[in-house]
Amino acid sequence: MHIPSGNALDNPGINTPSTAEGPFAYGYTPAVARHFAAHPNPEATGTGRVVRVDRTLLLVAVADGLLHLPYPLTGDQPVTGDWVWIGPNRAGARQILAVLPRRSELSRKRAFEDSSAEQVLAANMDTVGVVVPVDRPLTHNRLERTLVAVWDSGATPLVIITKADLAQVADDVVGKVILQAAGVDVVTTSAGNGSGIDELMSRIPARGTIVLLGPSGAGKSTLINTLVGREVQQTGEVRSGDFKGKHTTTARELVPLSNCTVLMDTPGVRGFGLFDAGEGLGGMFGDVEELAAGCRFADCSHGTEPGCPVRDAIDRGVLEERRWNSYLKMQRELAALARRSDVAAQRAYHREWQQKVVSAGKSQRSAEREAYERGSRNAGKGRNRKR
Ligand SMILES: Nc1nc2c(ncn2[C@@H]2O[C@H](COP(=O)(O)OP(=O)(O)OP(=O)(O)O)[C@@H](O)[C@H]2O)c(=O)[nH]1
Ligand SMILES: [Zn+2]
Repeated sequence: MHIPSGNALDNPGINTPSTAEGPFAYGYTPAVARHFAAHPNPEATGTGRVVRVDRTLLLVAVADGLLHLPYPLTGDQPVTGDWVWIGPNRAGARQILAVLPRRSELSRKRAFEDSSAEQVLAANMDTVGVVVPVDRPLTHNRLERTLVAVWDSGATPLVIITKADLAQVADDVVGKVILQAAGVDVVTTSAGNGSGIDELMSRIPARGTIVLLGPSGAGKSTLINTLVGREVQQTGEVRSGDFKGKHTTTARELVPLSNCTVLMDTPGVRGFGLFDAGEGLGGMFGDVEELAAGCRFADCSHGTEPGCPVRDAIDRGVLEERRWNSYLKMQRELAALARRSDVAAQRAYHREWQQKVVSAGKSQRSAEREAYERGSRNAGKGRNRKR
């Protein structure tokens, strides 16, 4: 696939050192090239990726290195991870002409403010590492909610357990996380003894971009330092200029790692809130939706209605009460968000909502089905009901 001629990347020379700092070090793939080709810009002379967002300037990786460029005067404002068309301004200096449509987007919708406007924090990440430390009790809803939001962002979640060297608690937490992650890959790591780091690297798709999310103290910075430190050790390379500050995480930025993946270091992303998780909700709770679809009454409250499959599953212990409650809670929050959004957003939301069963996570449903069948067998043996 070719990018339109006249672009700096027409003759990329992947193996030449001069492009090592260009987009190729920052996740440029044939798929990205196709994406550029699908959104041509007649004035463009090159392409780039936004590596860092400062207050007045953007740091952009272009074919011949890293450039500081001003924000575009019109159109979408770029965020870290954006792919952009570059072309000359009237004075002949390079400028950002356009931002490519994003394949994924990490955004914060401020649920408790009047506005339901989104603040986009980062774009075009492939994997979102949801960091769960073993050294504190699991807050169930947080993991589920975060996974829902990640699915909805367009990226693939990967649960990263940290501090696994704290052995006295690790096994317990790991088991619980795997259960709650419901089909999402889980990798167990320790920056302390280095275990799991290679496996983590291998879970990121080739030339993929990964970002880490997690509560304060979860071990994100330590993990990032391990990943980045390993890169520096392996290549023995000391970067200069714009990379001076890469260990002090003061700005969101992209850091190329040794295996051609890209780490999106986003210290600004802290309490990752709940976003428009319509589709994501289906992904995480498809089994619940499926059960509810079998209710005899369309407006079933899943309380005392006769033969309610949801209630039945809860009673059999097939559907955890806690999980059911977090599903209800999430539904309420989404409904509240949707009310605040404009009409177009509401329509989109309802469309997604209708599709949710279709898009539900299969592995989770089959696991649930298995448990359900087990439960049925056990119920036949006179197992006590909770309710
Ligand atoms: N035992 C052990 N401790 C760890 C490990 N990784 C991180 N820690 C410790 O956990 C604490 C928090 O780690 P950070 O990396 O600062 O956590 P963070 O997620 O970046 O925290 P914020 O910057 O507040 O968001 C530090 O005291 C680390 O030394 C690990 O693999 N094993
Ligand atoms: Zn019901």
